[in-house]
Amino acid sequence: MSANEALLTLEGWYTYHNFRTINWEKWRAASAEERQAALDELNDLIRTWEANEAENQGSTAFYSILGHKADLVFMFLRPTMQELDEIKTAFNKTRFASYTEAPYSYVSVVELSNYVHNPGEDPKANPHIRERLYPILPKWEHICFYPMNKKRDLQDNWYMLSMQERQEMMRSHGMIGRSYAGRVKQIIGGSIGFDDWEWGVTLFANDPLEFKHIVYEMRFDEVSARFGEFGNFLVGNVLNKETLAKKLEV
Ligand code: VOV
Repeated sequence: MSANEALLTLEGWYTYHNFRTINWEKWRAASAEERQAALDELNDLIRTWEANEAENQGSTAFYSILGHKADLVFMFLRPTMQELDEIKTAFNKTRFASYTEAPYSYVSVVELSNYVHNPGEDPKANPHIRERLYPILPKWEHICFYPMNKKRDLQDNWYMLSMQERQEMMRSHGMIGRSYAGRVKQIIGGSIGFDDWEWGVTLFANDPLEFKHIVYEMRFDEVSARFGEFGNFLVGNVLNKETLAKKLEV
């Protein structure tokens, strides 16, 4: 092992995953007019998110979450933390928010770890890199989110490895990832200093089995097998204004 060399990271848009559970008892008890007013207000907010995305000033997607951990996730990418804070506050002020609880959230910034950069090139001038730092969320059928760390045990401490060792492992990771091109889209949010884990991993796929396959395959790869530590996994199905309204019918 050699002295550690901190890696140059590239950062793009800030990221906020707002997970919500719906208080169905309260929602059902509300009058039809109140529910409609709550939905209209939520749709107004969704239209502002759509306008933001159309102007390429950020991106938003929302999904219905399976299991008991949440019912919905609203995922936002924005240029600044101020905008994420405004979005959070605007959402919390809506009538709809008062029928929900927030069991979980995650804050990070889209990150490229630049293990595979071209020396001499300004990475932010490269359109392929810009596309990955400022991505438009694909709205594929399914989302999978989980936070993760790289281990810091005495025997297996990622941060004590040499740059070359880390580079080799990340190359192998990237090769596996690339074999899922067009089937899995990943957004890696760096969250050191922002949230409780080091990264938030968001995956999109049209077939949910792709999540099971890629995560399983990566478990055999050294960087995940030796160093990966994982938090809760959340999985969901895409929503739009119409399917969200349908989900909220009582
Ligand atoms: C479509 C799948 C896919 C692809 C193509 C892909 C490629 C790449 C490349 C080329 C690179 C390195 C350079 C960069 O671009 O940052 C990374 C980086 C990273 N990845 Fe990845 N990854 C994928 C997918 C993918 C998955 C499924 C996971 C979760 C791991 C698992 O076991 O569950 C993951 C994690 C990460 C992380 C935490 C980092 C940052 C590590 C660090 O130490 O800095 N990733 N990843």
